[in-house]
Amino acid sequence: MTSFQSTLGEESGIAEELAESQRAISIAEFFEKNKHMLGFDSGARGMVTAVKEAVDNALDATEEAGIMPDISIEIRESGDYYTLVVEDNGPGITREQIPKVFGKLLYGSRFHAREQSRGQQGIGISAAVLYAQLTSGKPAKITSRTQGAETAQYFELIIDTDTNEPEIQVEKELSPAESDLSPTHGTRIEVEMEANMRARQQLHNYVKNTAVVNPHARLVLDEPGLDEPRQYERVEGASLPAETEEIRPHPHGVELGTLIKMLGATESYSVSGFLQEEFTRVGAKTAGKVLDSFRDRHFGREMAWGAPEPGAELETDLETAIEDAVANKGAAATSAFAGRVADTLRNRDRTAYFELESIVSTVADDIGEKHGVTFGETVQENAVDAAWEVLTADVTPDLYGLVDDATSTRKDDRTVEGLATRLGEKFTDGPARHRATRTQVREYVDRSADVLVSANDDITIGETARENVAEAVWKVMRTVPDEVPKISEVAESRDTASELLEAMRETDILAPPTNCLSPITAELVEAGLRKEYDADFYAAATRDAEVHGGDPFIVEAGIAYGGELEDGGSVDLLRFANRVPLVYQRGACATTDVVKRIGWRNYGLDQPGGSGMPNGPAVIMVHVASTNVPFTSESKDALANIPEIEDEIELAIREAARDLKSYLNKRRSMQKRRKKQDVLGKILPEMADKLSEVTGRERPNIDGALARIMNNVGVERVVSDDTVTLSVENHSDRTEEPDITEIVSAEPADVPDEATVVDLDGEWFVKWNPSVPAGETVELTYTVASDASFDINVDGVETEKLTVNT
Ligand SMILES: Nc1ncnc2c1ncn2[C@@H]1O[C@H](COP(=O)(O)OP(=O)(O)OP(=O)(O)O)[C@@H](O)[C@H]1O
Repeated sequence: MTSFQSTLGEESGIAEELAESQRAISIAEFFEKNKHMLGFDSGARGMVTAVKEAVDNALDATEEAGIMPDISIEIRESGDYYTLVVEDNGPGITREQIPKVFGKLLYGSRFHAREQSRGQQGIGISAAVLYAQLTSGKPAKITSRTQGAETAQYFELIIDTDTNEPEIQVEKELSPAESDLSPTHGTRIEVEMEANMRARQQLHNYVKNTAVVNPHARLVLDEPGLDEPRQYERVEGASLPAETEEIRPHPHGVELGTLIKMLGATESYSVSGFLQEEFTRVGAKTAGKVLDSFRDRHFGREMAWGAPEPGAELETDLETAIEDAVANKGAAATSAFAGRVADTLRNRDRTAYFELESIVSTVADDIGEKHGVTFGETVQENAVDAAWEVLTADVTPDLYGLVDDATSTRKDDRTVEGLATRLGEKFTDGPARHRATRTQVREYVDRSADVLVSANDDITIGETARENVAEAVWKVMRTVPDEVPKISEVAESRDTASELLEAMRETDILAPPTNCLSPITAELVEAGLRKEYDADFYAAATRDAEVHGGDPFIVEAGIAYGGELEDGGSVDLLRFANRVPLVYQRGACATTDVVKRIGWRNYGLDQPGGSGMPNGPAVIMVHVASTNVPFTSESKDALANIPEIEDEIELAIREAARDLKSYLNKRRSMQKRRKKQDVLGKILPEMADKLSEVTGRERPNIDGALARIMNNVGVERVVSDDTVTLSVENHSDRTEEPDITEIVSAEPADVPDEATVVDLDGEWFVKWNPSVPAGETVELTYTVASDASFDINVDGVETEKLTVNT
């Protein structure tokens, strides 16, 4: 490595020497050196990433074209290398696009689209091609046939890392018979790479979990060592995920650089038009609100003052001041004019300078017409100035009211008065028309307060009081009607663009539409878990859409518990982003952080130390769907720690966990009950025997005792000759409605109407669904041949709460 240290500082020209070795680096060159960033850190991982990139693309392409995906993944050993072939039945790729899609990094169709898709950056599959060529030296082989085309296009290509351009080695048009592509349309990619199958488990997890969240897809995986390919069948009746729509950016999401770029590129002439054209959720009304907020920032607001009441102690009253300012219009017209302006001002709560101008102009037209005179521009200006002088002659009482309301009751008169007086001076000594921005108002308050505090040892005015006063004053100030700058002016000034951006962010705007997203839905999350995990309990939750940085997102969570799930370690966490399973970097993922910080003991799961991954036979799944999933890196393995998204992940998990908690609570109480029943079942007969032995009396009948002690529902059958009596005793504290089915070997007779009888191949099913209030007994009586045999089935009451004596 060249060292410049010895000469640094001694000679000039180092920069020139350095310049000789400075040059642009192509993106392909960069990733050649930083393969790990794209998920190609090792042979084992490289294979999983390549499969993931190809399958994600195949799923995106088929779904976009409305085709039910049929995807095959084949991994073969080829000498020292492995060959990966992924084939889909998608729409295919045109001849012109194939070289760019596979032979150029950062080329794709989704980077600029605000729509949920698996692919985002336009880097995935070309990175796989790059990895393959770097490790095996072999080109990628691509065959693609578009829908309706007679022939398939075949390419062998590599990426020229100096230029990041495709280098085509073979290009052919193949007839269907010549091509390896099985479906009538779709894409087949074959790459040979240095790899190993150590990450087989991760590969299987990826394919299996892809099947969980894409029940509409059929996947086939063939790899060395398998007797036959693994099939992941499409779920019967599953349909394609709801079609998503591309949306424009949301005003809350853009950054300054992007806004300036958009301002430069827009065809709109006005800021209002620009907002409505380029952003989602902005109509004329919302644009108006943004513009007002922009005006407040760009021009400041004008302070509005209340008019003094007639009789107030003033040097000149309003009428006189206005009359004095008007010359040569005749006494009647002048007095009518001054009177109307003064009345109008007194009828208003407050008036700002621009409002006064407009009032004077309207009154001038009106009175002028009535009296046949013209109140010209100069007269109007003079009248405005005269009236303004009266309005602002003593602003202290006005501000006193505002300051008093905005500060706590503990502030004494002296403080309020002192602050109001000084604040008033800031306005009256400040810019004409009493214009100020929000920041300036706060400065006025601060300066006034500082002076007051430094002159009076006993006065303090804290941060909150200052902010409250500033806000109270700002609230009564008026947004000015000035024309906002044109687009070109905003685009040219970074400060003005920044004011517009702030206005956009501060205005309440409807959240972006969510038809650009396609959540899996709670129902399918649960169905997917049921399909792949044999558990006792399942729960799922889908949250409403939220927004982060202008991109809408939806979080879903699911939990499976018990059954065949492995116990004895921490729970399994399945992470998904836009329906893609995340395989690596679990520890660096926001979902993991959220799961770890939830107090799982509250939900019935064991959690050593009260934090960290919970233990137990459970699977927790989290799916984040967004138009822009914030990954920690280009390899798309882990979600970044974005507070808004973490909050939603937590809420979704907690929603599902609440169901788990009630399930586990119930299970625990049932277990306790069962234990108690087992003990009672054993000791009751023993006690009865002992009692009869000690007393010498007959053994007491303990048939209904267990049900009574346990507050159970007891079902008993008593047969006397040909009469059968089924009785249901309800010892619980609520009405029970058991479904009782008697299975009798002979035809029953005299069956009351409340029961039904079905004959099935010589067996009679007597069905009865009594409603038994708490503490009561209900009986069903029928007759049957005395040698008949019986069997009984009771549903609708948990086994632990049921005692059957038949
Ligand atoms: N099997 C396929 N069928 C049809 N089009 C495809 C297929 N594979 C890739 N493409 C097209 O090629 C583009 C580039 O794919 P690539 O994997 O490089 O990036 P991506 O999927 O857009 O984003 P990411 O880098 O996040 O994976 C895609 O955006 C898509 O338009």
